[in-house]
Amino acid sequence: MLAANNMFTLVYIGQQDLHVQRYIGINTSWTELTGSIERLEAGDKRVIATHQLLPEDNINVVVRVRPLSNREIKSGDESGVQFPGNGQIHCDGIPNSGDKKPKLFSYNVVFEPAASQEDILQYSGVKKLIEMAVEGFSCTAFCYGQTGSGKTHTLTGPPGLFNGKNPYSEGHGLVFRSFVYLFKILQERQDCNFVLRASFLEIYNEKVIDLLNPGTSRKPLAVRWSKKIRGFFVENLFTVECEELDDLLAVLEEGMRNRSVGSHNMNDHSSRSHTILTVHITSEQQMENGVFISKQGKINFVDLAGSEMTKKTQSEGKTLEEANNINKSLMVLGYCIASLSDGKKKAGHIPYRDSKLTKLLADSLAGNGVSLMIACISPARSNASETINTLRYAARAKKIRTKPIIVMDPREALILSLKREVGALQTENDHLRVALNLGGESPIFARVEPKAGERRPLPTPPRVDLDKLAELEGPELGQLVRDYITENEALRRENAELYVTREQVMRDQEQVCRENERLLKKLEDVNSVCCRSPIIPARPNYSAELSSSVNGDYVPGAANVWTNPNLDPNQATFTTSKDNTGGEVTSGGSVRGMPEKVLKELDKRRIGGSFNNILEAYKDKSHHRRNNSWDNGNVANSPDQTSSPVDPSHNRKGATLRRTSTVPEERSLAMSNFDDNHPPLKSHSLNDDTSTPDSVLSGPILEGNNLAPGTADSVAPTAAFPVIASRTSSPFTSPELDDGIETSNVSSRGSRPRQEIPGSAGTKVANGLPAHRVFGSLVSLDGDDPHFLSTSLTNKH
Ligand SMILES: Nc1ncnc2c1ncn2[C@@H]1O[C@H](COP(=O)(O)OP(=O)(O)OP(=O)(O)O)[C@@H](O)[C@H]1O
Repeated sequence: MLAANNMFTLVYIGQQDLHVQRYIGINTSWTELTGSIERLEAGDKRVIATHQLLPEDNINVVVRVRPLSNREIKSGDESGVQFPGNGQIHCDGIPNSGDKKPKLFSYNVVFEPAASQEDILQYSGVKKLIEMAVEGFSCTAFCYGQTGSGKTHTLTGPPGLFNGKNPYSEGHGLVFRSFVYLFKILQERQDCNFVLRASFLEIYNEKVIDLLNPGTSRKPLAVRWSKKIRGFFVENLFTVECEELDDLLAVLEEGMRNRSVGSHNMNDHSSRSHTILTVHITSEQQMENGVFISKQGKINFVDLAGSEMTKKTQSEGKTLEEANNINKSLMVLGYCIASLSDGKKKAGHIPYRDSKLTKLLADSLAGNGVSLMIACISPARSNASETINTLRYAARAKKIRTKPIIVMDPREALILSLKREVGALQTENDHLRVALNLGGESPIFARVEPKAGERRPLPTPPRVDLDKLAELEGPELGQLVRDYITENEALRRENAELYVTREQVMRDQEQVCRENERLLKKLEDVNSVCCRSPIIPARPNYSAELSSSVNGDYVPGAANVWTNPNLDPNQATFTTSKDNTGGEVTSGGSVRGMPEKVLKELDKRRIGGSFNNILEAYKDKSHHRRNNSWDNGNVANSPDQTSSPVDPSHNRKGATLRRTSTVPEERSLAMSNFDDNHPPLKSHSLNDDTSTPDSVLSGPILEGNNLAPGTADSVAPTAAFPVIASRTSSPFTSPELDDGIETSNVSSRGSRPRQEIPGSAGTKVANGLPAHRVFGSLVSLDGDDPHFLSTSLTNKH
């Protein structure tokens, strides 16, 4: 048989003993988790309670139905409630009224009249509440119901219990049993230090009376709003520190002795006030990082005075005044519950301030607390109206959701959260610094990131021995908090600055990328012309590039010396030409007046050097033809020359290098890299039958160092340009070579794809330097080249 301890524990009750099993039912449906609690009594099994598991985050509502009282039995009253099971209760209609329709309600647990005081402790969920209070939550268990329905009996036991000699009577209610359970838990928790303090008050005729220190005049205490805790509190309420269970029990006993009790027609020992017994549980635990954390949980036991039909109770005078105040405050509580349970009204005004009771229960009802409502009802038909009202009240309360939080010392919580935040900010800032430093030698990055010595020092709070944190006085603790706040603010500022810097760097990069795109497009246009033209510049005009790149203007008329592209590279003659600036350009040599490094770079990027020549060829083909000197006239006369520049039927394996390198070392370097990864490319030969100008032109353009100045590919790759591997077909590569060539995007912002030799990025080529193949070029990424490239780009802008 199945029983429940709230939502967390299922209990299988055998004939004699209980076997408790933890509920971990993620895969178990709710319907499976309903059942009944039965007990063997006098040879018969009796159902004590039925239950169903409801969502955890709502107020947990259980119903306790007391047995018919002697008075009711004597008057011939009968039970008007039935228990269909699964936490349901069926209530007959109200006799002698228009509402005779029976009602069915569902709750977490319904305790039938046979349930004992211990059953309420075990299965109502109060144990979980106590555990949560120990963990630092604000918890509340409150009993609600009409007068004489058994609220006080459920919470504290039958009248006169505390006058008896047996302190451990069977009749003890939930409070007593909860205290015993609480001390059991505390004894098991060796990792924490606990301090318990208890207070006990009553709200009698809208006045708060301290039940532990009522004084002879029973002077009422003020209920005030605290900004600090953002809640109401009772000013000057007496709290007693309780080191032992007996201290807590003494508080209970003392409060019960002092509370207002009256007598009326329905209850000889009727509570004439609402009482709130609170146990504050302060725990102190050492965390992993050495910091001591103190949490302040509490558990309230609220015994509400019963709603009364004064006609029935025949209250008069003082009792009538009490009844009116009780009903009034219960009505406000009812409004609050109704508003809180209504999703639409919840965001609106909740009338907590309309009664002292709701002010003090505000947190338990809808704040950050965890609550358990025990609705007490009488089974008598004569009480059907009140019973249905109570059940409706409870059904509404069931819909209320709270947001439980652990209450911590605000200063310690602040220190802890600031420490966490400082750590997170420091990590983030370090990360940003590292990210920005990646381009440390680039002028862009150099501009945004101050050098190590220039970094602003951050104010650091003094080191504190965490073990002694608890011993710190208020002002010292305050100072520590201020120090952390200052550091935190400084880190935030630095963080914001770094973000601004990063944004700036990203903008710059974007600009560079856009410019690269533009130049690349231009290069593509030129190359497409070049593909259709038999005119291949054998020797680049560096000065044209130079003048173009320096002044941004193209200077036409430069002397172009052309050679047969099919010429064996070994036979390629070194030619000398005059550049636009009059500098003499010799293959492998230098232009007078140009720095060696620049020339070396230009030499590598021959297509860039020939850029303007090709452009010129595009503009005026005949002009170029006039300036070309072909070694092989047959080639020039090839019929294919004027037809389609790309022959799809051309055997590309046979189609070798489209342009010859005039720098043997470079060529061999390029080839050596290809040889590692691809089928060897055949050297072109003038005697090769398949070699026509067109066939040469339709071959891969990979060998010609076709790097345009200022293209995206000429920028040294940095971590700021994530390389995303992709296989993009390029007009500059033959299919065979595509197989072995990885195409990478230069940046995630949609820049041109860059072709790389497999393994070139981050790997070493023969000369030990990492290499990137860029549009058929090998760009050595040694220490100087990237800087030269990026600098020239930056200077352009
Ligand atoms: N479950 C129960 N088993 C046996 N007796 C009960 C039970 N519940 C209540 N009683 C008895 O019924 C009587 C009324 O109970 P109690 O005083 O607790 O009601 P109450 O709801 O607190 O009323 P009031 O609101 O007037 O204070 C008491 O004598 C109590 O012992």
